[in-house]
Amino acid sequence: MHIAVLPGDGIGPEVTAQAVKALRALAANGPQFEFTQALVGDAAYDAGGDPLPEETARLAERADAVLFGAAGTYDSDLRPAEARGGHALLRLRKRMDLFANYRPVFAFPELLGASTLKREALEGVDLVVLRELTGDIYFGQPRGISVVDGERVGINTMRYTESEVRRVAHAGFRAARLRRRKLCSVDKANVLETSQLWRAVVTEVAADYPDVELTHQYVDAAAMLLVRKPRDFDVIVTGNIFGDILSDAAAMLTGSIGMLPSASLNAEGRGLYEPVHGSAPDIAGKDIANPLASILSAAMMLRLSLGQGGMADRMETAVRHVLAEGLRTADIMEDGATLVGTEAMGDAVARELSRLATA
Ligand SMILES: NC(=O)c1ccc[n+]([C@@H]2O[C@H](COP(=O)([O-])OP(=O)(O)OC[C@H]3O[C@@H](n4cnc5c(N)ncnc54)[C@H](O)[C@@H]3O)[C@@H](O)[C@H]2O)c1
Ligand SMILES: CC(C)[C@H](C(=O)O)[C@@H](O)C(=O)O
Ligand SMILES: [Mg+2]
Repeated sequence: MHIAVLPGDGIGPEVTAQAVKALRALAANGPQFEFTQALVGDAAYDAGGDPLPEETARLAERADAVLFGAAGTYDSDLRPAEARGGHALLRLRKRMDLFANYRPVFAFPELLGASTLKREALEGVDLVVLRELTGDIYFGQPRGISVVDGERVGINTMRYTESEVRRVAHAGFRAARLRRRKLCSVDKANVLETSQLWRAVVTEVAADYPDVELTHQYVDAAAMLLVRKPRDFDVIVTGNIFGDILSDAAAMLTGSIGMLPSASLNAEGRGLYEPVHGSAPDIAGKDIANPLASILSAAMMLRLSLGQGGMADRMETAVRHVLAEGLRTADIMEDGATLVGTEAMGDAVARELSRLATA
């Protein structure tokens, strides 16, 4: 099984190395993985002037799955999109047509005390944000910064086609069928035409899934409800920009953005797996980043792209055992726990995987 490893920038290489370590620990007792690493993001831009070199894109397309770290560091200047690290990720998603981005939000019982929210509200939280990933204001034309009437104007275009909405709606209903059969579609149909179309198409698709309960929420209310009654959600299907924002907010139900994995799939089931967080330049190079989002993304990769559900289960069990032992990176630290760094957390998961294999 050939895995393309694109560590990228900031903490990307630090956390990805721990996921690769965990995969290697698993492979000691099972099928072998072949890893090929390539540059992406600012690292690639600095090396060769393109944040997504053709060689990297081809490797990603050829591999059985892609393990991605993070791309981009603080983009505070007005560099054009083509020169921005984060844009490499958008190009890769578009090129591979990775339209369905699953972001599971699972509150590990071991971590309920690490959240800033009340334990009672979080117990049993288990939802998925399904974010459409190749349309919306991220890709709509026209876009750019130009001078109009003597002042600069920034323009982006929110755009969705019926077929784009339809395919992600089907993915949402199918995901709900495998879970608690509840789908909440999130839009801003009181204001936006893209959302009016979104709501109409999702409602049409619902006719094929009479066994799934469909509800609709406006995105502002959904943000509030995610914090107030997170247990009410099962699968949330939403557009690219709303999903980006809601999933970072939902991350805090788990204790930290450092806990949230993701899978981005195309119609053929090919996938890119990455933590939801970014390159975190503020903590890069300090061995303090939480690698569990990356490790849990590798578990999703095993299950969804590599046909290794058993290995995925073991990886997730190893994470739970390590948390139950009381090991914590700084972002999920709580009283009485043992503070460990990025490397040590990765070592602990790998050690636990070796133990589970021989138990
Ligand atoms: N998928 C990606 O490649 C991706 C995702 C998000 C942001 N980015 C890029 O990353 C850069 C930084 O963005 P940002 O600061 O808004 O978001 P970020 O997710 O990188 O960081 C936000 C905050 O969360 C913390 N954090 C993030 N991951 C963590 C982890 N694993 N462990 C502990 N703490 C963690 C950071 O220290 C920071 O305080 C930007 O260039 C952005 O475009 C890339
Ligand atoms: C880096 C950025 C382009 C990206 C996005 O907005 O999609 C990130 O925030 C994410 O959530 O994957
Ligand atoms: Mg984001």
